[in-house]
Amino acid sequence: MFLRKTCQGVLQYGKGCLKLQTFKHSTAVPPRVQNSSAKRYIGKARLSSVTPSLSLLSRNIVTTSKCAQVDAAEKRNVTFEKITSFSAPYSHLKIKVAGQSLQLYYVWLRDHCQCKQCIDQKTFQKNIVTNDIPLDIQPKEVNIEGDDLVIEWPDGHVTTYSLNWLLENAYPGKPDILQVPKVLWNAETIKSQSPTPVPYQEYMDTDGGLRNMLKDLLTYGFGLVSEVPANTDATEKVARRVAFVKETLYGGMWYTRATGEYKDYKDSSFSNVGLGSHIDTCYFNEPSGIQVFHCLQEAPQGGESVLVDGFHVAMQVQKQNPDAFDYLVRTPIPHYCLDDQYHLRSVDTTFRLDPCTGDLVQFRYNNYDRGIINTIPADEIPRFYCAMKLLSQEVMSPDNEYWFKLSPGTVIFIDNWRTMHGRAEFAGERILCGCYLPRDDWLSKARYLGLAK
Ligand SMILES: C[N+](C)(C)CCCC[C@H](N)C(=O)O
Ligand SMILES: O=C(O)CCC(=O)C(=O)O
Repeated sequence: MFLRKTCQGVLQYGKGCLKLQTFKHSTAVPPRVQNSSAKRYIGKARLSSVTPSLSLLSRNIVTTSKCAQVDAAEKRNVTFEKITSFSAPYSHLKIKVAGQSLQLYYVWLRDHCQCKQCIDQKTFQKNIVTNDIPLDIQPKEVNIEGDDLVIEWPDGHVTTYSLNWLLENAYPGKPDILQVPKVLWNAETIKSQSPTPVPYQEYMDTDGGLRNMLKDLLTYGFGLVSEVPANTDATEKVARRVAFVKETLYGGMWYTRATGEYKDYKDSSFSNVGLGSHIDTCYFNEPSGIQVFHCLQEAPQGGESVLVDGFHVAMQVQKQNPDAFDYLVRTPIPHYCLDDQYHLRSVDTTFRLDPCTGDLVQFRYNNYDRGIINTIPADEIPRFYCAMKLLSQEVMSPDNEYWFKLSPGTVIFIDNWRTMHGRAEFAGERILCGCYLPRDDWLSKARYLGLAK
């Protein structure tokens, strides 16, 4: 049971407006005693004795004389409420800023002091040892000063939190915030709204150019750079502008072609057959973040490329059959790759959701590289094939396929956690060069350029 509202005051949010002083525990309940009794009562419905808590009900609210001087323009209502819980050794205060209620636990507040002692100013790493903070830590004093919440801790350490910082950080469910909303697409919509190729020089020489390409990548799941010299070096430079090249069994920079030394990889991509839409490297525990392609030499016949928005497909599946979608969110599927001296394997779900927000963050689909379905109970087999059929129908539907021809000069970046790619069969020589980029690093670049937080 929580004994709440030990004190409550309504503050006008303005400079030095109102000062709330925390109550010092009465002699009846020293904090340690309170802590240990709290521990004893965890799991019980209520406290056996309310006597100690009654003495804690008396709190002082100290208003400063500046309260009357609140500038009308600065007025934002801040409701301030201090709560002490006796059923667990955690206490918190409640604050209402700009219409939003924040429940701020003291242990969290102490742990999140951003001052230059608590956060190393060179490395931005935490200096504070969280384990040193008593779970029942209580501030000596709490004030709202202008746009800041100022807390003095028992050891004299003072923390100043800006209310904006608290608004941004002190509530749960914050995902990796993309400043750029995703636009999901199908064959029809991608024609009217699609990435704008960024010219090579602008892309190489300006942050704005790089930013525009990354913005398209975040929005549509692919981005383009045009006017790139049709060679591997220029392609690598273009790729490295985003992130370092990920070395895999295929090397760093690679070629996809049906002839020559490269055909030795034991994979259908190193041939001239058509390839249905798929996500690459599903057999890695962390599939490659981006696939970069630059067609250095077009096939005399065929070899067109296709893209399918995996997130759009996911939404279609969810709309048609929410159970099938949920099943694919929680059903582990193996993928593998066998090559000379290689046996790669990973088991993971088709759709992966953000653990905070439940938003879709990753799609895996590669029927070529799928392993033996021995990861689910026998009686789920019909369900699995049913869900897979629904999904595959969407993946293969012409309504979702965006066909185009890659030609020398245009580099395409494909978000391999979202967008599937494939190609038509071709005849004659065709040379595709490219590489993989790691997801952490391309998202890091996007954050650095202000596209995500
Ligand atoms: C791109 N590159 C030609 C180097 C490799 C292609 C790998 C193809 C494989 N089946 C997969 O989907 O992962
Ligand atoms: O050749 C192409 O256009 C695509 C090849 C492919 O799908 C791959 O390398 O994964």
